[in-house]
Parts: sequence; C-alpha cells; structure tokens
Amino acid sequence: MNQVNVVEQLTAERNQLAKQAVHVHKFGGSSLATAQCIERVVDIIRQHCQLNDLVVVSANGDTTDALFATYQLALERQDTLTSAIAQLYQAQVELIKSLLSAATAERMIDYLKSDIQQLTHWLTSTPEQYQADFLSFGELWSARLLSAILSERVCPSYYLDARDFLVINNDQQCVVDNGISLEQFNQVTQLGKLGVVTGYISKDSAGKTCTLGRNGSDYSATIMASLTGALNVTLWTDVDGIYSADPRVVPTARKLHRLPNGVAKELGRLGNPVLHAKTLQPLTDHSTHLHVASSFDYQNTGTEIGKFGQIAKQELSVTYLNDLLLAQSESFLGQQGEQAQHLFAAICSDTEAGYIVISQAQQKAVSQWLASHDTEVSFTPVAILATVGHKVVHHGDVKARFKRALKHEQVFAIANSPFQHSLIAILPQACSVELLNHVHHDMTKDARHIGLVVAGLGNIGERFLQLLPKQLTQIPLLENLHLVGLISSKKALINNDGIEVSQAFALFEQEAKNYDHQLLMSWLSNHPYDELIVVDITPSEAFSLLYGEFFKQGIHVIGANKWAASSSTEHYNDLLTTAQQHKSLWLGNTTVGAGLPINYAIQDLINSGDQIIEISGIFSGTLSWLFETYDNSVPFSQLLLDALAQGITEPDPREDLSGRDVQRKLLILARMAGFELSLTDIDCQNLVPEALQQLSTEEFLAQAAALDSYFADAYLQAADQGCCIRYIAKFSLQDNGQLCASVGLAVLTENDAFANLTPCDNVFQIRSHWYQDNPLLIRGPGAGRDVTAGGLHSDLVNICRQLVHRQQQVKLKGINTL
Ligand SMILES: NC(=O)C1=CN([C@@H]2O[C@H](COP(=O)(O)OP(=O)(O)OC[C@H]3O[C@@H](n4cnc5c(N)ncnc54)[C@H](OP(=O)(O)O)[C@@H]3O)[C@@H](O)[C@H]2O)C=CC1
Ligand SMILES: N[C@@H](CC=O)C(=O)O
Repeated sequence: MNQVNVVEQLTAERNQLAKQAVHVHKFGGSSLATAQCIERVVDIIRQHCQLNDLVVVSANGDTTDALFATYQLALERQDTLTSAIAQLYQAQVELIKSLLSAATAERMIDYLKSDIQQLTHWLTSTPEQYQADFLSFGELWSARLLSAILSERVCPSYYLDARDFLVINNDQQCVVDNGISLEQFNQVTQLGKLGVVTGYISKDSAGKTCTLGRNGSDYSATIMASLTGALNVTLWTDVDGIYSADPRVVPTARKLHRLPNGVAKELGRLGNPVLHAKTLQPLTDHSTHLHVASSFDYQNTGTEIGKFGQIAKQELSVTYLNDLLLAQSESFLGQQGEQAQHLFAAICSDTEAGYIVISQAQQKAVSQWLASHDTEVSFTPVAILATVGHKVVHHGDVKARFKRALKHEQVFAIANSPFQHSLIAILPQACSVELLNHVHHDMTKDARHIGLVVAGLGNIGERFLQLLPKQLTQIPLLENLHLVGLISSKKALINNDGIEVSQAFALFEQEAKNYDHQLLMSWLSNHPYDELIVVDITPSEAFSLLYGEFFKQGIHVIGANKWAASSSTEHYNDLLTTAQQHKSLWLGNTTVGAGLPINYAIQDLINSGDQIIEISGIFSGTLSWLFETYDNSVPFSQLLLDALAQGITEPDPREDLSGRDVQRKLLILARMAGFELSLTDIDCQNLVPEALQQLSTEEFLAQAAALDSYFADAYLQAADQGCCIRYIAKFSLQDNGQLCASVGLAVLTENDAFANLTPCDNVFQIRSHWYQDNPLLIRGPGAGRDVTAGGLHSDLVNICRQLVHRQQQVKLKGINTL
C-alpha cells in the first residue's frame, strides 16, 4: 500500500504543510461503471488510501436503475422478468471475470448466483415487501467486487454491508441513530484492513432495509466520516469540483477550490448539481473536510469544503432553481411566517411581505397547513436566482452589485436566505441561461484569488516583505493577492488562509516547519488559488531547478535569482517552452540592473522591430561601488566588507569579484536581445586570486585582505596614466554575424562615459539600428535592498496586471441551454 498520505500530524495546525489525512473515500456509480473505470478507482485507492480508511461505494454504473426497472417489471410484466434478471446477472459476471483471477471470480459468481436466487424468489412472490432489499443488491455487488479486487491486488480488504450497523430513523428523513450505529460498527469493523462499505443502504431500528434516497451514497460517506471521526471525506465523482455556477451552462464558471461549510450547505440547498443538502448534514462539528474530486482526472485538484479563513470566505457563486412556487398568505406574516419557513424548510420567505417560496411538490402540504389556519393562499410559479457567499446578507456591497446585475430584469423580490449565505432573487419566469451567465459574470468578474509564495527571506527578501503590506493596500491590482507561503533553505510556512503580511517574519519564526521538499511540491501542485506566484529571492541553483516543475503546474515565477535565466541554452529554452505551454509567466526584471528598466527598454526595441547590435557597460552594483569608491586610502578588502554589509553584494561577494555575476547578467541581456549563447561563450576575467577561490564564504571573508595588494597595484598603475579601473561587460555583433562577448577589468580615461558613476550605479549602453551613432544610455542604482525589492514589486504588479488582463479576455462563449 502506498503510504504517501501517511504524513505526520505536525503541531502547527495553521501550516498547511502539516496537513495529515484520515479518510473516507466515496466512489459514485459512474466512477465504477466499467472494468476500465474500476481499474482507475483501484489506482486512486493505491495512491490515496491507507489501511483503516473506509471506501464507500455506489452500485456500478446504472445498476440501480436496472434493478428498479426490473422491480417495476415484477410488478407489471412478469413475462420479461427472467430475461431482465439474466441481464443483471450477466452484467455482474462480466465485471467479475474481467477484474479478478479465475479462482476468486468463481467464488464471487457463486455468491452472485445465490443472490440471484434470493432476489428471483422475492420478485416472483411479494416484490412490494422487498423493494428496498432488492435495490440494495447494486451496492452489495459493487462493494463485494471492489473489496475482492483490492484484496487480490492492493492490500488486505473486507466489505461491509451497511445494514450490519447503520441504523436510521426512516420516519424522520433518514436521521442516523449514532449511538447504536457506532456500537455495531465497532463490532464489524476489521482493523489493519481497508473496508469497502455499501453506500445508499441502511436499516431501521427493527432491522428492515432502508435506502437513503437520491445521492444516498454521498450521505453514507459523510455519515461514515461522522461515525468514525474521519478528518477527510472525498467524494470521487465524474466532475472535478464545485464551480461558481453550473459549468455546463456557464462557460466562464471557475472552480471554487475551497468552500466554507455554511456556503456549501447553502449551495446544496439552492440547486447545486453536485452538492446535496443531505450530504453535508452529518458534518456538524466542522472538523471534517469534504472534498469533491474527479475519479476520471484524479491528478486535478478538486474542491475542499470545510472551515476556512478569510480568503475562501470572499468567494461568490451563482445558482438557480426553476419550477418553484411563491405562496402568499397572511399566515406567512410575522411569527406564523417564521413557523411556516421552518416547517416547510422554505427556499426563502419574507415575514413582513407575507410569502414563502417552496417546491411544487410542497403545494399540497402547504395548502393543508393553511386550511387548518383558515387563511387564503395564492400560489404563483416562480424561479430563483441566488448569489451565494459567506454571510452575504450582511454585505451591502454584494447586495448592491446583485441588484445592479438584475436591474433590467423583472424581479418579484430579493430575499435574504434564512441561513445568511445567499441573496435570493425571486423571478416570475424561469431563469434563462443568458441571465445566469450575465449575473455570474457581474458577481464574479473580480474574484480571482492569487497566492504569493516568497522563497528567500534574506537581505532582499526581508525588504520585499517589509514593502508588501503597503503595496497590498495601495495598489488596486493587488487586491486579491494573498501571501500564503514563506520559504527559506531550511524552513517553510504555508497557510492557505493567508499569512498576515505585517507579521510575516514573526509568524515564520513561530510556525515554520522543517523544509520538506516532497510536501512542498505536493502542496504547490494542489494549491487552492486561481493563480500562484512564486518569488524566488534565493541565490540557490537548486531552487532555480524547480522552475520547470512550477511552470508545468501553471505557477508563475518572479526571479531575482539569476541561475535559471543564465543556465545552459538547452535548459533555458526548455524552461521558456514549458512556461509558454502552460501559460506560466516568468519575470526577472531584477536579475540585471536591480530595478532599472533595462529589460523593458530591450524588449520594447525588439518588439518594435529594431535590432540590437551591442550592449556594454557596468552591470555590477558591487564592482561599481568598489571601483568608484576605492582610492587606495583604505584597503580594498575593507570596502568589500562595507559593500557586503550594505546588501549590495551577492551573499558570497566572490560571485561579484569573480565576474560570474556580471557574466550571467551579460548572458541574460544577450538572450533578451534575441541572441542564443551560453556562459562559456563569454570571456570572463576572475579577480579572485586562486588561493581564495576554494574557501568557504566565511574563510574567504576572513582572508579578504589577501585581495588588497592586487587592487592597490592596479589602481596605482591606472592612476599613473591619469586613468581609472572599471569592470566592463560587453557583447557586440560582428560583421561576420558572430557575437563577441566578454567581461573584465578595463583601464578607462577619467572622462569615459563609464568612468564617472555614482558609486553602485550601473550603466547600460545600447547600440541598435536605431541607436547606432548616439547610443541609448540607461543609468542608475543597479544593486541594493530598496531598489531590488522595489524591482521585484514592479514585477509583481506587472504579473498581476497580465493576469487580470487575461481574465478579461475570457469572453462569454457559446452558451448552451439549461
Ligand atoms: N543584492 C542585490 O542588490 C541583488 C540581489 N539579487 C539576487 O537576490 C537573491 C537574494 O540575495 P540576498 O537576499 O542578498 O541573499 P541572502 O543570502 O541574504 O538570502 C538568501 C535567502 O535565500 C534562502 N535560500 C537559500 N537557498 C535556498 C533554497 N534552496 N530554498 C529556499 N530558500 C533558500 C536563504 O535561506 P537561509 O536563511 O535558510 O539560508 C535566505 O533566506 C540572489 O539571487 C541575488 O543574486 C538580485 C538583484 C540585486
Ligand atoms: N551583486 C549584484 C547584485 C545585483 O544583482 C551587483 O552588485 O550588481
């Protein structure tokens, strides 16, 4: 058995990486319809279940319908009964034979034969008496078959007929007798095995078989979770989650990754095609989370229903119900109206206006109740269209938006849901697809939630986070951006409910857990956001190697880290292709010139049809600061330590002194300018003496004085000629079409354009077809905490703008019919 899900339950519950799993899994009929479907289910179980989990099953495919049709035949046309029974038998035999070994199949067929004998007897004697028993065979066969397959191929398993323990009160809408059911369950459960339980069926206190009605197996699953205290229930079904509207008719509907319990219940009550009100009933203490996922696409993240923080509470969705009745009577005023609302579990009511909205099936019962109160009633056919979200009745802005969306419609009234989580428009006509799409668009158009993960909390990362709270409040584009992850080399804090930005560091200190790569990747591939942005502010090559995986997951990357953009040509091109294929955005404004707009200038020239011929300049803030400041009055090594303390240098300043950092920047610019080359194509002068090259960073810094004589000599030699030394980068396109690229120390005259910079400034000189004789110059601070963190924020706003723009491009597509 795969134990991937057996994850230690870590103490910091807020940290989503600490999530653990104790699960009830329910597979619906369509997920178990054919041998191929069942194979898929076995795969899911292999990957997602552990021993002592419970699997609840519906009948295979349309077996329940076939059983019901056979039952009808027994009542009406006994002549075709035998062949209908034979078909039931045959369908099961085919599944058994194609999925089990010959020996087990033989045993299963023997059990089946005995069942067929039993049901034939019932159907040919007194079928009415045995309707529920007869219908129970679907789940029984399905559970027995799956358990046998699991025992043969996956792990020890047993099947449980829910009638052996699940007791309900059939007079009270299938209310479970928890005490007796649990006691009896404890007697039949087998530890150390995977139990496969029949959904849909149960017994009453007299032991008589009862069925749990439409979508009864979903209800069985949540009952099992409540009985056993499971923390998670997954409904594996043929849809991949709950959407902000029915996606079959609203093409722009978005998947809701996380739904608060109350909102989910409201959706179930108001016509959501996947959720049913009864399913959520047993989950009263809110510690169990319910997941809806597709068994046909099980790598795809579904919807999780449970207790969540603020972000999930901001989601809005739209649902409708046609074929309802508006019942108006003076008995629906005041307290009596409240009583009626409660008694008939009305969709909505208004005790001041004197109406309730009910289903057509309730008309008779309502009329009878009113007759007993001796009041008149009028019934009018209506439909409802509701916007659903956490406590929306208290949100004036949502109400105003809903009203605006409906302003051209005939609306009888807009009522508050009795459960606070929806605003319900009562329509005198059926809700049309166009109206549904229009209202959905208006209610959800701004509601894409973007998760932000920051990797690297050092010198630059810290400043980036310090700026974040103000950015979030003052930039409207960042309205739906939520900090959800913080990562250093050893620790990680992930919180789907958002990390309070003003306390990011304190929370990281208190709650971060040891970095676990597998858990982090698994979270990243299942994150509950519409978009996720990872900001890489690490100096780590290892972290940069994750970009490909991020892009495959559709995750966007902002990198201050230069490794990926200056990696081998093959790797770099692969990254670009993967990002493009998965519509992932990759920005790295700060990799060259920190916050300077050098990247924008190059991209603009290229996009406008110009061709770049040469770029040269001073690309290192560190080396600029050092050489502009150094006059041989203080040792060079002392200045280097100063630069390190100011946060200008790389974490290991040898990256700067060796020329590697400049070499990477030149490569990045050349690629941006449309040239294909690699680091080895760029000559690089290393200014670190060999003796210092192999030391640890600490050892190097301790011995940095060994640099001093070399730089003193170089300075004095240049000064003798009235010149200065600067570290210059340059690539230029030769007449033969070759690119010539190098980085190294140069002796410049004092009036050279690269000689008189403010310490730490970068200068970029671009020659292109349009800027040939008089080159384009970009100059300014090219390193440091503020400008780099600022450049990263510029990338963040840029990505969010592109994502918003992308969303606006989603037009209402061909609309189907309801
Ligand atoms: N200084 C500047 O002006 C500029 C810097 N940059 C780039 O910014 C990046 C960060 O620089 P700086 O802030 O000075 O570096 P620091 O050394 O100060 O901080 C690095 C951070 O990255 C974390 N880290 C290291 N490896 C990993 C890993 N594998 N996974 C997750 N986190 C990791 C470190 O964690 P821990 O604390 O556990 O070690 C630390 O939090 C570098 O790539 C640099 O080139 C870009 C433009 C300008
Ligand atoms: N060390 C680098 C920092 C920015 O990339 C520099 O000095 O330019």
